[in-house]
Amino acid sequence: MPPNLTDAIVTAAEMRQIEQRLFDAGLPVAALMEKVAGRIAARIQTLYPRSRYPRIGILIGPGHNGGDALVIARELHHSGYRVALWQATDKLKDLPTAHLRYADRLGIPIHRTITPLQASDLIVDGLFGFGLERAIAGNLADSIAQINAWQIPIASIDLPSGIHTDTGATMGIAVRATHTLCLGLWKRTCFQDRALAALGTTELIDFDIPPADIHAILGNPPPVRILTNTIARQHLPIPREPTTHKYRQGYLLAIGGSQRYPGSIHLTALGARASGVGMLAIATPEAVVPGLIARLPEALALSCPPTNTGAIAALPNHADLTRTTAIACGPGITLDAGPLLDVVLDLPQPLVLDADALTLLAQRDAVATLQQRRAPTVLTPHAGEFQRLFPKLPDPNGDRLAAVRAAAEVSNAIVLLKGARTAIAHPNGNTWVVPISTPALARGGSGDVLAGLLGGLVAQLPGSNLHTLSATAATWHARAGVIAAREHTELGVDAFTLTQYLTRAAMQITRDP
Ligand SMILES: NC(=O)C1=CN([C@@H]2O[C@H](COP(=O)(O)OP(=O)(O)OC[C@H]3O[C@@H](n4cnc5c(N)ncnc54)[C@H](O)[C@@H]3O)[C@@H](O)[C@H]2O)[C@@H](O)CC1
Ligand SMILES: [K+]
Repeated sequence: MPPNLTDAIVTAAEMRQIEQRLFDAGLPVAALMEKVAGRIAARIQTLYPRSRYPRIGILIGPGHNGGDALVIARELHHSGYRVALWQATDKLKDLPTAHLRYADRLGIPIHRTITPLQASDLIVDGLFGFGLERAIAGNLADSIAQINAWQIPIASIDLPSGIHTDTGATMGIAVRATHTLCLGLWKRTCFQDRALAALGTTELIDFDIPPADIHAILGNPPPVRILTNTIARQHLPIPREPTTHKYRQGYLLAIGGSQRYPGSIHLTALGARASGVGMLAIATPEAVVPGLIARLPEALALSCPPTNTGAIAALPNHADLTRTTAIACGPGITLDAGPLLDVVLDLPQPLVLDADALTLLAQRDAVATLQQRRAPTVLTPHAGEFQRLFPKLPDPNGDRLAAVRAAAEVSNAIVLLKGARTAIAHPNGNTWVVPISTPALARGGSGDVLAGLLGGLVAQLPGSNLHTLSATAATWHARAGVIAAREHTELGVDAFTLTQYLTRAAMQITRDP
């Protein structure tokens, strides 16, 4: 499949429509099931070789997820695995009914209680796929609880049974998979934070959907997509023009810090430094300047008059911002910097707002304020900041993709909702999802680094697609976290350490497929 289609993320309804086009065009449903399940069976044999996983327990649901499972059961049986089935319900659709009859004929044991499957080396979960339509209850729910308690590896077909295909919600109870083999196109749930624990490792099993059918339903390019390395690479400001000079490589003004939080702006500045930005000016209270310059001798300090609490009272009178190509504002400014935010919102440059700037923005009518801005704005909230900014929108801890898209739409800003799967929405609905992260980044200061990195990137490429640049910065930051965690464990990635891995992460983005 062309790369931009393995990046597409679909809802259950979209997947149904895409598949319906294939059936309408003449592909028999049974043929597709055979093909898809054959690919899953092959993958299971690679992931779980018979020598180490001789006994496979397979959970059979009433629909085509169960049908897939039965084809897999047959193929694994023929390959020499010892297969046992649990038929979860009486009423099966036609295809699974036929496959079940044939499994019986082959002598594959079909159980109506779950207990015999406890003697399995692997469970294959074919209870429900994208057809789950209500909460799982009763005996079925009890059985899933039991299976989850067994501590046997579980491979889920399409998605873990019990997880909502779009929102990531647990519908009563859900199978806790070790490995999810998502079929055809990525389902939204694979990028919803609340589903991650149930999904385990995720992997896409391609089944050759013609691109035209995907485009017909999703449009081209699809509106919700994974940000891949290939796209990120195109949005790094390298290679540079051989004859460039510092003012052609962007001029970032980073505004942050206070007497109470002097360190945050250091981290933002180090993030900006790693972006390669040509010129970096830092506006911070005068008391913070000496320490900052000791760490970043290349930075231009705009020493700001302080409020009586040590926050930035105003930008210095002499500050000449005409060469500035982007602004990042927020880390450590405290809630005493309200008047500063008013000034910043009026500036004509692209603006990244983070941390306290977001909380300050939430204290006024955030949506109305953002809509008045003439230059583009990127907001980088975590879930708490998001809720403060957009109290009337969907919960950012729930269906995050819906929440972030709604926020971008109402505010006319690019909204980057941080999380295990950071999502970045454009007001037009287009949304990037960053498919990687590490819990190592759940740590004070790592957001300050992102604000600087993103600001520095935007400053260098002011004419380029701000939405994709924002997602590129988020990917870059996440990759640095992943590399750092590999070397220092998840405990060793303090925000300063993180900044020391940004350059390696950039190298990885330029090099990896
Ligand atoms: N559409 C297709 O032709 C293809 C689908 N495939 C598989 O088919 C799956 C979708 O198949 P289906 O649409 O049959 O849906 P499912 O297999 O997800 O299950 C739907 C069935 O479950 C019942 N059900 C829903 N919620 C329930 C609940 N809470 N408790 C008890 N029963 C409940 C429904 O009444 C229906 O009978 C995909 O996830 C994938 O695994 C693949 O074979 C590829 C081709
Ligand atoms: K499943």
